[in-house]
Amino acid sequence: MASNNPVLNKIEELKPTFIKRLSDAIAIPAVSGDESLRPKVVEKAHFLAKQLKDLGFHDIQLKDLGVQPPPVSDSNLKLPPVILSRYGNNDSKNKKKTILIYGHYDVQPALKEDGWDTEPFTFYLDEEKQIMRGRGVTDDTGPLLGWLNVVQAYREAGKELPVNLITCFEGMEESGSIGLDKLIIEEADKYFKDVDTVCISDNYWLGTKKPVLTYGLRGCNYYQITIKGPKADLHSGVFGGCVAEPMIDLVHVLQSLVKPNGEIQIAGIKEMVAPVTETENQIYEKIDFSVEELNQAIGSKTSLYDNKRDILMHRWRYPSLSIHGVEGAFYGPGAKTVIPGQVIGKFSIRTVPDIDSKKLDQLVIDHCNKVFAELKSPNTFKTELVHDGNYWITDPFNKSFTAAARATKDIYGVEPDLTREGGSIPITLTFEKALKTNVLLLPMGRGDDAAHSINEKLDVSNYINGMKIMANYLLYYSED
Ligand SMILES: C[C@H](N)C(=O)N[C@@H](Cc1c[nH]cn1)C(=O)O
Ligand SMILES: [Zn+2]
Ligand SMILES: [Zn+2]
Repeated sequence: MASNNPVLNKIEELKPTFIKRLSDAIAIPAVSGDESLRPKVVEKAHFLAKQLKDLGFHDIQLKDLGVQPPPVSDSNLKLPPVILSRYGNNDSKNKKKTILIYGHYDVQPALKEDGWDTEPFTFYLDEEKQIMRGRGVTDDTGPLLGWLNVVQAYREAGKELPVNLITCFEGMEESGSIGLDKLIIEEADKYFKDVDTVCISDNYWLGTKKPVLTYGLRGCNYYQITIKGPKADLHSGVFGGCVAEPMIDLVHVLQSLVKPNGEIQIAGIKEMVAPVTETENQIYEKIDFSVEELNQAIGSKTSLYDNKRDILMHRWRYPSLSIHGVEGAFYGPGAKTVIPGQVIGKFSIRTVPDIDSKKLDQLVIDHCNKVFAELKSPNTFKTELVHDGNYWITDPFNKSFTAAARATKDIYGVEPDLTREGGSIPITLTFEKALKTNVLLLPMGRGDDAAHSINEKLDVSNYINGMKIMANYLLYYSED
């Protein structure tokens, strides 16, 4: 009886050890998008490999993915390794199912001056509120370590793990999972040959109270526009008015992409979006979510929609275009009178069924070239794809989802909502296709965890209960 699973008590007992493990991992600033921090990403891979070894995982391999392809400043920059390892083995007497656990150990950039209350790479535990803070606690270091902790709990409870595990932990997810597709395809009939299913814990509940299981993701195509003019930044008093300013060109192109109401202005994208079906129309009402919960999570009342249905549809099943930032532009405090000589504007499009990724790239590049040509600017202009990752959608009633729903009900006492996710995990579809299996998304954190934002957090209760769900999920999946 899994609700009496002694491993659950062991998880409670080992809470201080599990919090310490997370604290140690958070201290390594493994920011994949910052080339200067690449050694730290590699350091975190070694940290995890050691933890895996100490916990009895074997056949641990740090897979080299070679050099990072352009656009990149350092053309010799090596990609961080993918960590493959096994727990348990299939011999003739021991025919257990095998679950591949995917997670990522890299994190988004974070600086204290972005507005964090504490140093982002110094783990902070709010003892009173029982909330842990630090870059990566919820995305995705906490959930990734959850699996290691569960193995430790099984071992220390004297219980055999009911399944075999294979880990695939990458260090480039926040930068488009570059290089991982190829590795998965290569290893499909080798390291991954016995995999029965894939489980990913790398997204969040929709709100703050109700657990969810996730059966869909949006994709993400990330672009950059580079505009070059003067060979260095200039004094705007001396040169303003007589030079073509890259930043002015960029603002024109960026504003042409999307309206303030979120409507994408690039011709041809809307037409690729799958129409809403009657079955789909009915799912939104049943989901436990409110406009107030959205406002709470964003910390303001600036939602574009005032009802649950529209919010969910625009988060899950419609594309969105976000403008992320401008490299080379002045952004510090004060009033610097400068004309930036070169600027790089960054934006991405979250993709949904049935957007064709390659067709989208062409539409984006054609649109940007056309708008820039209309400016008749003497500056140089280039739009390029930085990375892409496909959307994904699956059947939420297969064996893996059923096992996870049972495990969730054991711990939280309610059936989880079945949700889609507005974010992206680029590798999900590759696992499904290359390993010819299904993928379950089993989120640990809450919708207000502030992943990618300041003061990223994970409630201690979500960390602990998330591991209890994992522990029972392994058991239920093994029984089926
Ligand atoms: C949902 C997941 N935890 C996540 O944050 N994914 C990132 C992946 C990504 C895609 N391009 C860059 N990063 C996301 O959705 O932004
Ligand atoms: Zn992320
Ligand atoms: Zn993530």
